[in-house]
Formats: sequence, structure tokens, C-alpha cells
Amino acid sequence: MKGHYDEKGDAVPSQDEFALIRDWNDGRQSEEFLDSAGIVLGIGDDAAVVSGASDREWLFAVDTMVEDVHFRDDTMGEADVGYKALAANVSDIAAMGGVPRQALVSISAPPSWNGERMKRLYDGLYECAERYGIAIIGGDTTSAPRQLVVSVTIIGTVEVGRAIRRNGAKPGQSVFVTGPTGLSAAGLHGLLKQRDRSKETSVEEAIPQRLVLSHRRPAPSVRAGRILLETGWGSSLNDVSDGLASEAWEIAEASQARLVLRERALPVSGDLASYAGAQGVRLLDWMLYGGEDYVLIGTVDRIHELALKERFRAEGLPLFIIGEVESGTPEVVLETASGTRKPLRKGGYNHFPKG
Ligand SMILES: Nc1ncnc2c1ncn2[C@@H]1O[C@H](COP(=O)(O)OP(=O)(O)O)[C@@H](O)[C@H]1O
Ligand SMILES: Cc1ncc(C[n+]2csc(CCOP(=O)(O)OP(=O)(O)O)c2C)c(N)n1
Ligand SMILES: [Mg+2]
Ligand SMILES: [Mg+2]
Ligand SMILES: [Mg+2]
Repeated sequence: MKGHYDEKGDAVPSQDEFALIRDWNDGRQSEEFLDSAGIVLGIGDDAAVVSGASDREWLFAVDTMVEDVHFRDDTMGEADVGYKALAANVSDIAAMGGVPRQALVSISAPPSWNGERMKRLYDGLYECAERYGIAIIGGDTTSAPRQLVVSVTIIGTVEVGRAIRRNGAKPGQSVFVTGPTGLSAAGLHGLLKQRDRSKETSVEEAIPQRLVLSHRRPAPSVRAGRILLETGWGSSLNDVSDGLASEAWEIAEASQARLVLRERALPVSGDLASYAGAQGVRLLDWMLYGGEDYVLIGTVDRIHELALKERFRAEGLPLFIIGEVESGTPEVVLETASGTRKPLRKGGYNHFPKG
């Protein structure tokens, strides 16, 4: 890491990685908070020490963001990158019905990410940590030749034996989603288009801010996962990172059942619908295949459907029943407005597409 910052003459002169780590992290979380989160030893030694709880199981997940794959400097601000790297991990803990507790942060930074930019990334990361009550307990730092890589490992807890898996969907149950999908993909489309156009002309087209915000600052709902676990009514659960269709397929395959999604029941954001219309893009493609929505898709027994909706409503959270589980070959089908059924392809975001 040393050398990058020196050569560029950036704001942070001649610091080794230990000084940088201190610069990014020191004073961000109070001793009081870290104590209350059970952190015996946080950043600074060979490993963190965290006190355990015998009535809980641990949840571990890791997700990585790579510059030019998950973000570009014209789609996301530095703080957005930090926020989203942690939020994507929170989403996986929420998708098990758990509580996010601690996180480790691995950074590989190229020369273009100077001290100021890295500080802003950490501003966003700690903003997300504060929002969800997560203690940052360590990580790793290296240089990188060109693109920034941020990898966050999250640790959560869940009551013993209660984590909600993808394999619990049963024929006859209802399929739900905890929010509208497609907004993030539309926001990204707008941001990329704006960049292309700005090369030719200075005319900027307004992208609804809600779409941009959905892309930059996803808001996974830990509370939604907790309600599904606490009531015992969530029979399967998955978070939507690659796209609604793809995540529904994961539940279908894990549960060995068919998921029927009703087109008319899918929640449509007004902002999204009007933007898709204006852009001449098929709304449904964004909703089914866009990805990075970080809402939850899952299943609930029909007898609990109304009560579950009521619980969500009481806490000011959305919940939409979007289809049913049927017995049969694992697959996902869409029932159109006219009542005809068509199979939904497994497609979603794929890091290694064929061809
Ligand atoms: N390189 C890897 N080595 C081992 N397990 C992995 C690797 N990549 C992904 N996994 C595991 O495969 C499963 C699916 O991963 P992924 O599709 O990234 O899940 P998600 O969409 O929830 O982030 C997870 O259990 C994850 O831990
Ligand atoms: C510049 C840019 N191009 C494309 C995308 C779209 N995109 C990148 S990764 C991804 C899917 C989610 O990421 P992934 O690493 O697959 O997360 P995981 O499934 O492991 O949670 C999407 C929709 C983006 N966010 N930014
Ligand atoms: Mg992943
Ligand atoms: Mg997931
Ligand atoms: Mg993925």
C-alpha cells in the first residue's frame, strides 16, 4: 500500500497500511457501543475476540463489491460504495431471519482511491453499521493494481434451530415479497445513460431520485426477517440480489416445488412504471431480472397470511402476496393478467455468462 499515496502526492502522505487502517476506523464506534455489542477485543490484534451466547447459533456470510462490476465512479459515490457493501451483507442475515452483529472489512485499494476517497467510503460503511447496530471488528488491507475491491464478512445470530432456509416452501403456501423490485436496476440504467449522454451533450435527463437511491443505498429489512422468524410463519426465505426470478428459482429448487408468480400481484412502484414508460423499457424485465433490490422473497402458510400482513402493517412494513407454491417439477412460472402461464427463465445477474 505504501508508495501509492506518496507517488500521487495525495492528502495522506507516506502512511503505511497500519496508519491508514487507524485513519479509516479510529473513533468511529464508541467503547460503550462495542462493549454492549460483546466485543472483548476489536480492531488491532491478530484476531477479534467476541463473547458468545449459548442460546444462539452464528450466521456467517460474505459478499464482495468490485469496481466496474458492482459500481463505477459515475454510478456510485465513495460513501455509497461503503454503505452498499455492508448493506448487501445485512440483507443475507435478514434473509435467514437473523440479527446482524459484527463485520470484517477487506479492502484492496488501487492508486486512484486516495486517502480522501477511502475516508468517504468508510463514512458510508460506518453509517450503515450505525443504522443496523453492527460492530466493525477487523478486516484486511492491500494495494491493488487498478480496481477497488471491498469484501465484507458479516456475522449474525439466530435462535438455535430457527434460521429460515430456502428449502421450506410447501405446496399450497403463498409467496410473498417485502417490497417492490426493479428500482435499483432502473436507477443504474438512468445513471449509465446519463454518463453516456453527458459525453455528447450537457442536457441531463431527470432520473427519479427514488430509483437512484434504491441503487445506491439499499435498505434491507432485518425487522421483516425477524417478524417471519418470531412468528414462526416464514417457511422459506431468500433475499433478492440477482433478481426476483432468480431468487424464486433458488427457493423452488431448494424446496423441490413450483412457484407460480401472478403478474398482477407483483408490487409496482409508480416512479418505476413512469420511468420505464418514458425510457421504452419493459417494466417487467426490470422487476423480474434487474437485481440488487435487497428485499426478501419467501413463503407463508395460507392460514397465517392475513395475520402476517397485519403484523407487517402494524410495524409500518410492506408485504405483498405475489403467488402460490404448487407441487411438481421445481420451476417458476408467471401467470399473466389474461390467466395464461409462462415459464420464467432462471436468468438474473450472472457473473460468468456463457459465450
Ligand atoms: N467461493 C466460494 N466458496 C465457497 N462457498 C461459496 C463461494 N461463493 C459462494 N459460496 C456460497 O454459495 C452460496 C450461494 O452464494 P451467493 O449466490 O453469492 O449467495 P447470495 O446471493 O445470497 O449472496 C452461499 O452459501 C455462499 O456462501
Ligand atoms: C456498473 C454496474 N454494472 C452492473 C451492475 C449490476 N450488477 C452488478 S452485480 C449484480 C448482482 C448482485 O451482485 P452479486 O455479486 O451477484 O451478489 P450476490 O448474489 O452474491 O449477493 C448486479 C445486478 C452494477 N451494480 N453496476
Ligand atoms: Mg453472495
Ligand atoms: Mg442472499
Ligand atoms: Mg449473485
